Amino acid sequence: MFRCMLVRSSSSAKQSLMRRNLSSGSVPERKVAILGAAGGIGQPLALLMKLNPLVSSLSLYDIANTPGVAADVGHINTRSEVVGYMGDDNLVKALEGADLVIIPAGVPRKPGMTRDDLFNINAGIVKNLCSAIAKYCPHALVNMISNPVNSTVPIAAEIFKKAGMYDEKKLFGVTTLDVVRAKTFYAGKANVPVAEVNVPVIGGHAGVTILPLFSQATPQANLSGDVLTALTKRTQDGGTEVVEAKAGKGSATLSMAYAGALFADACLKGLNGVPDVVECSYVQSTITELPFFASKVRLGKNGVEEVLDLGPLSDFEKEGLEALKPELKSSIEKGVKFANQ
Ligand SMILES: NC(=O)C1=CN([C@@H]2O[C@H](COP(=O)(O)OP(=O)(O)OC[C@H]3O[C@@H](n4cnc5c(N)ncnc54)[C@H](O)[C@@H]3O)[C@@H](O)[C@H]2O)C=CC1
Ligand SMILES: O=C([O-])CC(=O)C(=O)O
Repeated sequence: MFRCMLVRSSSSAKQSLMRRNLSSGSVPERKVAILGAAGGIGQPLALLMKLNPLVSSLSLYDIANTPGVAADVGHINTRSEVVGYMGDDNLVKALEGADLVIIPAGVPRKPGMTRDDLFNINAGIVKNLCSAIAKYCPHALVNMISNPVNSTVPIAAEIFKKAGMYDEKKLFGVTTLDVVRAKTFYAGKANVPVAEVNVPVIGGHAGVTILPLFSQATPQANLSGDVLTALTKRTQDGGTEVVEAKAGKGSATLSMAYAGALFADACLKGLNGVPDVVECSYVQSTITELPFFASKVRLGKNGVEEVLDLGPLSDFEKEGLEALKPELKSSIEKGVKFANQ
């Protein structure tokens, strides 16, 4: 049994309201909840969200160790009030009033495992957390990080449908790390400043289902077919590269926290009405025959405003697109089946 644990970074609600009003001007109040906040991703993600001026309330939930993380992050002199919650009984408080829920809860890979090998443990964790979201903050945007994303997003959708509150515009699989990697690897080969690089990544978030579209990369560089093939493979295997380098001590956490913070920031900007916020994400989609697919998405006040077309693909990318469909389809079906059994 977990004891109720709650750590507040301020002594009184009145003081914190005054501080927020003073520091934030007319920026809307936004509560962001991180579920799995004491983990390898959760902690640096909590730090990065504490640095985000769009956040007024940061709610950190985990089954263990959240009081320490909340006390630590809460001392940082930025806008948001930080509260740490631990244990099932406190999930309601962690979620109530949330505008955005980020989920990095669950086990990471070890060398030799695929993301799908995490399904047996993580599917149940995601199912329980999404049932709570359906009850306590049904209008929140949900950013799903827990793997296997190709299945956990369909699980979340099914749980939300059963609860009668599913809004496909509000559910996102976070694939930003694939984009971050594609940009980094491409900039290295194209010898262009990485800050100027853009590369869409489509499909899903596991192995060959990750398909970077280097033919649409900007700035364009005249890279050979062999180099593009190698860049594609490195992007697809980026997660495994980190898992192997960490040699049993987990998977990507720091780069994922960065990517998760970027995507959350884009979601908050969309909610706040900033125009033309476009990021790649794994969402409910009709742009292929698959019900969930990652592509460029325009974010708005209600979440997904528009799922953008794939645009022109090279022959190599067209082949990659066809090749990824069977695996992605079966991962989606596995998630749907699990949620409905
Ligand atoms: N979408 C993506 O691009 C990426 C996804 N991931 C995935 O993110 C997940 C988390 O990875 P790490 O942070 O490295 O793992 P971790 O093991 O360091 O942290 C996971 C945290 O989740 C917590 N947790 C477990 N059950 C929970 C529950 N029911 N409610 C709340 N919290 C719970 C644990 O106590 C732990 O603190 C993994 O599934 C991993 O595969 C990792 C990297 C990239
Ligand atoms: O590879 C893993 O298991 C974690 C992950 O999703 C990534 O780093 O892209």
